[in-house]
Amino acid sequence: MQPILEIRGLTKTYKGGFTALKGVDLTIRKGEIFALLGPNGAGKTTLIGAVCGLVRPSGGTIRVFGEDMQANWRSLRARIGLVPQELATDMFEPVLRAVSHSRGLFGLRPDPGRIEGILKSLSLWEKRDEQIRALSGGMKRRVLIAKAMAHEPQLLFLDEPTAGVDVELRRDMWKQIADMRDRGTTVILTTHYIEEAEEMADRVGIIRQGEIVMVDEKEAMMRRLGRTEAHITLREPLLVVPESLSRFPLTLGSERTVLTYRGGDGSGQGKADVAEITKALTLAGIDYIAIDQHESSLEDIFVDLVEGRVAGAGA
Ligand SMILES: Nc1ncnc2c1ncn2[C@@H]1O[C@H](COP(=O)(O)OP(=O)(O)OP(=O)(O)O)[C@@H](O)[C@H]1O
Repeated sequence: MQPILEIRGLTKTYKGGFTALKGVDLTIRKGEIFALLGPNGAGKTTLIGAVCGLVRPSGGTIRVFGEDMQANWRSLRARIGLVPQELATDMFEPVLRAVSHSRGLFGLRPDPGRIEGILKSLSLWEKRDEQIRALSGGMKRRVLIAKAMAHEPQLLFLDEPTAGVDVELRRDMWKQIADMRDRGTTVILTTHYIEEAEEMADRVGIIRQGEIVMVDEKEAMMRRLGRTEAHITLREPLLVVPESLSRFPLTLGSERTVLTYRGGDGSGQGKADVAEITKALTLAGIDYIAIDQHESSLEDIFVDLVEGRVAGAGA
């Protein structure tokens, strides 16, 4: 698929000498939802800021829509939307005026019909005459999304779009974002809610200490790095793991009544192994009373990657 954004060797060292980005390479495909995951301070906001012209890179290149960002900043920026983490201005403006104003900022003609559509889709139409400061936190975040949608961006950055938003509203916002993608907008979001990436993203990138440690299709990442963990509680303590089970990655707990399996990949091998193990236990006359089995989620994979428990792969 055609790239919409190509970042090569991007570095950023802040004035105090801290290097927040250490040579980031990243290609974003047209029409995808890309989730950038990383712990606090990993460099997500810096990366977004560099693409949106808010942070001056120390080195590297950024090409958006096939053009060099530094050379054509003004014209390219108008085609990029940004939903920042915090609402910085407009607190005293009524919702409708603030959102309409966003179009003007990017040199677009007023389009009241479009603004009405956006506000209705975000359940903000009833609040259109309220000052933004009078809205709840979740509504303020939706105003940020409405402002970014108002100038019809082809590439939209959402920096933690649903932080502090309740679960039900979060689901509504996911739907809005998916709708935008379906209408042709490419979406890059950062999030601390791994569930959000699991639910929405086509591809996931993991950033740690200013470096992209892995980029992959979400499904492929889960297949490749996913694992099965199963705890089998035995009726009687065992002295050792029986010989017939030695080919499986099993450990016996210190109280010797729980056999723990950790293995497989996201492709179902783990489940098959656990089935084999229970069969072998029965054959060996070893009774078990419970099996607690769990497939690793994107969250487990993320934690493993961030804590360096599994090796990453480049972008
Ligand atoms: N203006 C600045 N001056 C100096 N250092 C900065 C500046 N902005 C960010 N940093 C540092 O750069 C690093 C990356 O920050 P950044 O905000 O990009 O991280 P993040 O991944 O977005 O984190 P979070 O998830 O907490 O929002 C942090 O160590 C931060 O302290």
